[in-house]
Amino acid sequence: MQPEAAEHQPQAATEAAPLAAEAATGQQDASSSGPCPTDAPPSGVAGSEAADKVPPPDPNDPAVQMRINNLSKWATVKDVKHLLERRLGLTGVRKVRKISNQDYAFVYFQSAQERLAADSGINGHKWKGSVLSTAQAKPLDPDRHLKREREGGEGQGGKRVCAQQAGGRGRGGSGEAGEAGGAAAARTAADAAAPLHRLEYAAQLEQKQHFVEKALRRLPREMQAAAHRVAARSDTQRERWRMPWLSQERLNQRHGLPCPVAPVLPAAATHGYRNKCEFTLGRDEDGSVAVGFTLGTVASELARLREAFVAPLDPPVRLSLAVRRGAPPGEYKHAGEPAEAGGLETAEGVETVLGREYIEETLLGLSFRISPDAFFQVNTLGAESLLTLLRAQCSLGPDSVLLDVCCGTGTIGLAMARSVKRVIGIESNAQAVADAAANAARNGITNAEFICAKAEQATRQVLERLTPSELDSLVAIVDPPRAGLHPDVVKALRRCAPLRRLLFVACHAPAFVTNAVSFCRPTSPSFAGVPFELVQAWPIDLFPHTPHCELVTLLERSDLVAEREAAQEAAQAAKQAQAVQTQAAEAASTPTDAAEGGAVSVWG
Ligand SMILES: C[S@@+](CC[C@H](N)C(=O)[O-])C[C@H]1O[C@@H](n2cnc3c(N)ncnc32)[C@H](O)[C@@H]1O
Repeated sequence: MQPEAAEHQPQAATEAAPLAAEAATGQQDASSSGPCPTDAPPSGVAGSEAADKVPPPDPNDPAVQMRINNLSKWATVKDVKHLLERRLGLTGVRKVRKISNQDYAFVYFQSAQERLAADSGINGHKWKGSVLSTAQAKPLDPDRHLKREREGGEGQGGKRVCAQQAGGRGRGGSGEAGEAGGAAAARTAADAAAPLHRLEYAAQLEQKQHFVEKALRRLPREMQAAAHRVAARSDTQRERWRMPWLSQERLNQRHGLPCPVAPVLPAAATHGYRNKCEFTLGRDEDGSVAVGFTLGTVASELARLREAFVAPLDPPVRLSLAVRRGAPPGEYKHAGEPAEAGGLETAEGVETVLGREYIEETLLGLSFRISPDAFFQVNTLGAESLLTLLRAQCSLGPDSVLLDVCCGTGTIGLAMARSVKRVIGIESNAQAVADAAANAARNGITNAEFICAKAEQATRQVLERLTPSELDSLVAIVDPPRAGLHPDVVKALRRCAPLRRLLFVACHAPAFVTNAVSFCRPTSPSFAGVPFELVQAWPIDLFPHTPHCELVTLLERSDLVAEREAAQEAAQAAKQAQAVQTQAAEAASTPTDAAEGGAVSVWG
């Protein structure tokens, strides 16, 4: 709800998604699908600056078009393409149309699905100092567009249309166009909040695997590009960038991937998994106060929310309301379960308007309190899978010191606290830090401390204060927001020589790759310390029906990997030598046919 909190989760699709089951049944507000057409894409698309070889998409088909707002006026088509494909990892970008000196661009996608998936990646992303937003590009021929809607009705099959144009937001719409518009808008809202909901779950997982692997394949390429930039300097530099783990031979063996990637871990629950929803409040076309997500069949709980405290309010234009529910994992029944707490974000901050000031969740037997503004994984069962994986891969022992960077309410550190000597969490959100301390206390954990500070300011100092023996048993887990780690955090962790293993939890694989390049590039004055290598990656699906996928990776110092590989090779060689010796010994002790008195040859 605060700008910072907004960064933490995949936005638009997930934050707007009302417990995926609702999304799939269309119980959502057209407002969540983004603003209505404001501009038509310039005509003559085929001759645009970024023309490529594929035939241009039909400029009248709004399902594949998007307008991106708040771009830098000076950004070029190439810049925008780079942003979409490289930084945001979007697929299916067919064409970008950007007129210089304007702060918007039109993008054409290969398919409606890729266009819908792009919404969540772009909305809220900060680029060159501005927060980007998307809008539906207005079709070139509105009459024709409306006619198609009227004629199409349900048969439009997922094509994205603007509800307002089609006769209201599905509530007040009248006449033929209004009814068709209502159905279309409900479809549109579901598609916007959970763009993959039309796909079988297995196909969703396949898509996520592909997305993660595509992002990871960028790592060797980016390393190569960086190597080229420095290679010009000297032979020594070139030599330093020759990294065995990224050799062509190894990459070929792994189909271009920098490390083994496990199959995406499926979600334990694919419907009704969200524990938090945010709604936009405002006025509808009649001037009445309206809460989002009321389009289509109104969930009774949400209708009550509106009656109880939204209607008496006088929202200026947009307010945001978040409702959260805590539920014991495994006991999610259906998407309409009552919310436990609701917070309304106003100019003065978050005001509790429903239930308690915080909700409670249980993770792996530990109880957590979560304040309205604190981050918590929206999928509680998924969070348990994530913690289980981290626990298994951390190699912690009773002497370990665990550094939990971007710790939120302390979930990761506290889940490991009983297996280690000490947990230190760093988190910038004061409410989350207060929750983390309270969570330690409510679970009787006394070896965890939480520091309220920006990680880029605190990490180095925290590391410098550790004793040599603490440093020797240090393990770090970083779980930054969508944009990734601040470069100063990467540098501080790299510089800390005793830190040899690091687990990285990323909710946006492309941002992780940018950080990984900084962890893995050769030592230099700016990037001190032995480089890390990527050892293994585990994608986890925490957000069914959306294109988002959590990614956990293990990074280890290259000398540690080399030591392990040398040890493995030595063990292998010893095993082979042993096998040869055993064979020789067996051969020596086996009596020959002659010695046995001669065997009868079957050949006579
Ligand atoms: C993806 S969440 C992870 C939270 C926690 N590890 C969990 O699993 O619940 C990222 C967290 O980073 C925090 N954060 C964002 N920017 C930060 C910064 N510069 N320094 C420290 N923490 C930050 C956010 O407030 C948020 O709690």
